Amino acid sequence: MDVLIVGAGPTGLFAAYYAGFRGLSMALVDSLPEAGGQVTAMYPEKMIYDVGGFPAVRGRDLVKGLVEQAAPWQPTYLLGRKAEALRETGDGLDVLLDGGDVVHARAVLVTAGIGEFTPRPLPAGDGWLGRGMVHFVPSLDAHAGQDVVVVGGGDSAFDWVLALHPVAASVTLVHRRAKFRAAESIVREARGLGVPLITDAEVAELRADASGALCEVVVTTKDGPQVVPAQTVVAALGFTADLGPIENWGLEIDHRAITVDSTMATARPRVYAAGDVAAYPGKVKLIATGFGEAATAVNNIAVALDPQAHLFPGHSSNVE
Ligand SMILES: Cc1cc2nc3c(=O)[nH]c(=O)nc-3n(C[C@H](O)[C@H](O)[C@H](O)COP(=O)(O)OP(=O)(O)OC[C@H]3O[C@@H](n4cnc5c(N)ncnc54)[C@H](O)[C@@H]3O)c2cc1C
Repeated sequence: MDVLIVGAGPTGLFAAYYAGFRGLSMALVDSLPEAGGQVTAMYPEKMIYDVGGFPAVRGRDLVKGLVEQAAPWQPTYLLGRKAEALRETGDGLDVLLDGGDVVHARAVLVTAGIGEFTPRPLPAGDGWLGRGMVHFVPSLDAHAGQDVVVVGGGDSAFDWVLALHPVAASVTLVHRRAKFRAAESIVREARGLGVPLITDAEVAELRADASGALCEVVVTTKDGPQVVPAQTVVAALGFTADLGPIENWGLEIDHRAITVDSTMATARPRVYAAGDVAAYPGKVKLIATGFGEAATAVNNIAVALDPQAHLFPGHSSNVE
């Protein structure tokens, strides 16, 4: 394989398109089970207003478009896999994944954003992940007609509440404090829809029916325990992000980002970085910036792998 892209956020996804456009084979590895990086993890239902060509685009739709744009080049997705270590070989690099697999590539593009995301756990949900409890809602339709309990008080929790409200039979929000971190406007919108907001409360237990499927949630409140029907619990308690193993890859790290030059090259041969994880003077961490950096990185990788190749890719509008 020509390029291994570490991180399937917006930058990595666009880099996959660009690698294909340059005739390079590619794979993307991401520790999350879904592509889309911060957009998918933190704000899939929010509208984004500063991506060129889209006056307004929902986060989820932007990611869908990026996946579709890369699809003709048939990228290999290694989702739910973490890139642990990097070592040079005679003809490129080996990236070691958790679980022991090794991926060999002629070049590596690190698009790891603010690092690997780990959802903050819901203690009562221990053992329920994938059995009714989720951290993401990749398909709203999957919850049509269900009773859903969303746990959390931030923007993402309320985004899920508002997105699920039209499709679910019921949506209830449980938050352990009286005050919400979420923007006042979305809290007001949820109240306006009559969504029960149970505050000063904790999810104490998830309960299964006779078939073993999640059927209800026990919530402890100041007034005593309350049982809420639920076939799905969305644990939206936020994420921790950590550059983790990448900090030990022998790259130059500056404030939890990787120093690059104007070609997006790092301190190690054939290792490039782009997007939020790439650092240089004047850097602005935005999706639009990541797209431009992905194009710069991949075009420079194309030349690094084939010195006869042109740096300028030609115009995509000239390609059939
Ligand atoms: C609430 C919120 C709202 C935002 N709104 C906007 C906006 O309106 N406009 C805008 O331009 N930007 C916005 N941003 C910023 C924008 O989301 C980021 O700039 C963008 O996501 C960066 O993309 P990226 O692909 O570089 O990194 P990320 O989106 O962070 O993706 C990096 C991916 O790398 C993966 N990864 C990291 N380390 C490893 C590893 N070792 N192994 C495997 N996988 C790994 C992570 O799991 C992640 O999926 C917002 C951010 C937040 C949090």
